[in-house]
Amino acid sequence: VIPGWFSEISPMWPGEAHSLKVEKILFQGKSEYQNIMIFQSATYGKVLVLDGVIQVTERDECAYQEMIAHLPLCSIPNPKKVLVIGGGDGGVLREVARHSSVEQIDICEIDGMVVEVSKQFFPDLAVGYEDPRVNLHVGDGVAFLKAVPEGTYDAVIVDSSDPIGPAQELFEKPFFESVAKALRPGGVVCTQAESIWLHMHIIEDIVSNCRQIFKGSVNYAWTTVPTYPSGVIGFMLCSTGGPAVDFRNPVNPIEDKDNEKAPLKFYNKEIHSAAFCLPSFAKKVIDSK
Ligand SMILES: NCCCCCc1nc2ccccc2[nH]1
Repeated sequence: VIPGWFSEISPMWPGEAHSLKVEKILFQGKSEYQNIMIFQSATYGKVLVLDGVIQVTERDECAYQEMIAHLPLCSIPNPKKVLVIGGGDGGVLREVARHSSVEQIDICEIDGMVVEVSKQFFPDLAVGYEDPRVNLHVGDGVAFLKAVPEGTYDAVIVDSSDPIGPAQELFEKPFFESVAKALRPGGVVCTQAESIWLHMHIIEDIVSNCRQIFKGSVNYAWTTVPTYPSGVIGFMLCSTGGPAVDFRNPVNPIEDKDNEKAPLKFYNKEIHSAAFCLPSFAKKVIDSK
């Protein structure tokens, strides 16, 4: 361990560890579910760490939050009811709220302490909770979805941490089946889907499950997030049967009027389409499942 530096060491990415220079530790605690640490980094702003894994940094969160929210919501004509599973920091809510067609935003986050520390230390993310359309449920997303009436949502966003820890079940087949049931025909889901450099086997299993469960389209997209392992992270974009969804051609562009508050820093329609272009080693696996 180098004094003054945080290294993200994990069995999920053996033999490598991204490091950030630490200026000051701002919070350390243990919730019912995980260890929570927040530090002021020298060059990436404040950083949220759960069980030793970097979740959010102020400098690059825009890439992840904007992509996980706008890839699904810009792909369907008129999203009204949206469900976020995870996302306790509030950043995804801030992005979903840009869509004026949205009338209801439900969020189910398992760890109430994550919500509290985000409101205290990440006001620019937790601002998402201030939108009157937001309903916060603190609890297990698996149980929440089981209780949702069939066909309730236009979009579900699964903003989870990694499959080791509280989010493990959010990567398994039964959960994807419950998401499909909760979506209306032509509804869409977007999930955090790890790195093509590190987790091709996890991605292979997720794609295989999604192709069995979602009768519309199943696509993998990816983007650059410098502080996530390997510097990239991906998303599964799936649609249920019914009205076709072409994720590669956004039908519902973010309007400038939606950006009056704070302009988008990362997402645009070219980046949207480009996100679905994959290197051959990934394409071979994903297109063959
Ligand atoms: N190793 C990649 C981790 C990606 C983490 C994404 C993420 N980080 C979160 C923090 C709090 C709540 C939901 C979150 N979703």
